[in-house]
Amino acid sequence: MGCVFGKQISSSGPSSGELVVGKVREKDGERDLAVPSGRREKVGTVSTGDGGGGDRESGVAIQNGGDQKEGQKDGNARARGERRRSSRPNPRLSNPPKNIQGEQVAAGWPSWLSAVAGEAINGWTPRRADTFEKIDKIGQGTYSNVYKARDTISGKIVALKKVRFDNLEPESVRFMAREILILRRLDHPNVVKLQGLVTSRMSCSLYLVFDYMDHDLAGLAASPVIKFNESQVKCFMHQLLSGLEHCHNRHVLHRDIKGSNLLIDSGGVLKIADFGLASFFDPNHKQPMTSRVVTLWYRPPELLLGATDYGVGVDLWSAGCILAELLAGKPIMPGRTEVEQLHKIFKLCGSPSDEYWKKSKLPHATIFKPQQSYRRCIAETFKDFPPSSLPLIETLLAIDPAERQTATAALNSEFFKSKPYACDPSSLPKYPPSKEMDAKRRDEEARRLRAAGRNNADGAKKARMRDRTARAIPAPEANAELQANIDQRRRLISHANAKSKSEKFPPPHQDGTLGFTLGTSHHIDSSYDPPDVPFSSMNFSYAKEPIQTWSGPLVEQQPSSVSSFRRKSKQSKKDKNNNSIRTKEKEKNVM
Ligand SMILES: Nc1ncnc2c1ncn2[C@@H]1O[C@H](COP(=O)(O)OP(=O)(O)OP(=O)(O)O)[C@@H](O)[C@H]1O
Repeated sequence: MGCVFGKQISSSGPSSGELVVGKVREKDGERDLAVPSGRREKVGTVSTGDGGGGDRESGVAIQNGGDQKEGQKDGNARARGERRRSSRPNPRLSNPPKNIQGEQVAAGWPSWLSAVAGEAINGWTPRRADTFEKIDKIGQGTYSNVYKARDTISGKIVALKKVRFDNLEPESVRFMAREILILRRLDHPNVVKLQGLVTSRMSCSLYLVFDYMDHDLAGLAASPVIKFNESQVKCFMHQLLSGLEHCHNRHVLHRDIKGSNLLIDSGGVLKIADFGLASFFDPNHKQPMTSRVVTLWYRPPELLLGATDYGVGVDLWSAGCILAELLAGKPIMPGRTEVEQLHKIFKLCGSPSDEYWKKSKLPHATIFKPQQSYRRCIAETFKDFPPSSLPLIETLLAIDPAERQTATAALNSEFFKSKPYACDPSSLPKYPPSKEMDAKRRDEEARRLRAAGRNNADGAKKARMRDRTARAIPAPEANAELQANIDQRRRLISHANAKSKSEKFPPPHQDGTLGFTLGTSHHIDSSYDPPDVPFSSMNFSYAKEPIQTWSGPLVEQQPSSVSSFRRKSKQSKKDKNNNSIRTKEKEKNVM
């Protein structure tokens, strides 16, 4: 995939205005011959294990400045970290001075990346794309395609998350920079580790290199043949909460905890992935953040009500939804719209007290405050759950975020101290590779077969009826079906367009062209039809439905009042047109 350079990269940062080479078309990942060989020689020679993303074996990430090394964390990097913490980091302000940019470009980084995301790549050298062999496309995200690939240097199987910046929009690059910065800050067995970055000086795309993970929790949970027992649920939850505890201790909010973002390797180790919506936060120095985060089914009430001042409670709410989901065998609050989501929350968790409404001063409180009040009924609804799980679910699904406590408190809860204990990850069954995408494929295939069956049956009948019905007026049933189809198509289109995120990146692309060895590439249909749950449905059979995706809806509707609220905000026109929830956060300092 080539790209055309020829525009000036505008940047609000100090190093804006750098001109890139005019009208050069180049294959993605093409080798950049201008990178000094001295830098290249460092490939694979520097040890890490440091949060800096280096990998001794694969040599994927190269420390040339060493600023992220464990031993130096108390030095420069820590100092930078402190600065970041004292005023929440803003990738816009993270550009290094011009001379550092020069060094970064000489080290092989494209100038558009260095200009906008200098801090994110600081101390690293890019890995060349032609040292990976693409094996298969394994995932498609909102703004990326993910490939299984072989590192031809180490022989390791890795996941390459390709982010494409079609117009090299600084805004998109900055958001990616934030994801990289956050990933570099984290270093925990239950958090996915950024092993390195692949790009070249002339490339307009970037690959993030991760260890390859066979499963995601959504895919496993949706498998018709897998049913988790209590100790397995504890095992997954313990790992999730441990990863979250680490993120929160490092002042990172994930803001999109859901099954498909919880990857599981062949040894049963769960890792929190996809930090595309994550943000640094400073509990002592609060700054407004966007409320347009977290996939709808896992979104806490305060965000639905427009909170911009929030904390770890948002991730804990999502974790509570996952816990109940694992025990129930299906998502517990599958809302289709924000209004419906909030209604489901109030029906299960009770509507907030008057005191809460007064205290919270949430922007959408007047719009969403229910006419009638609902009683909290978690214990009744989940009466078949293991008794020790209920207090934890009650805590995590507290309407008031302050009552959700912390990941550490959850890890110390009775749930993990009572028998049966969490099993060891290595003792989990060896599942066949399973991702949410596989569940979606199964779902699509089943739907296709059902449709084909219907068409065959209809075919003969239609032929007989053709003459007679040529002038017939459709029966009410036919009209209803037509309307249902139109609605269905609308939903599918919305799914394809809408994102479950509140920040915008370039759209996913069908990408069969890489600048390095190509393997098979599958077309992935990103459209997804959410389960059609009646508005009032809140009964749990706990019976696993054969086809169930667990990552929440990709469609979003706004109540008109909320839409107008958003119109007043400074979101980009493009996002509004897309009805994208992953909207750019253009409000200054609202990240
Ligand atoms: N390390 C990995 N190993 C295996 N598969 C992975 C890995 N990382 C991501 N994937 C797969 O690719 C999918 C998309 O990745 P990711 O969620 O990071 O991208 P995204 O563009 O942020 O997606 P989304 O819009 O869904 O948040 C994941 O759901 C997962 O199935």
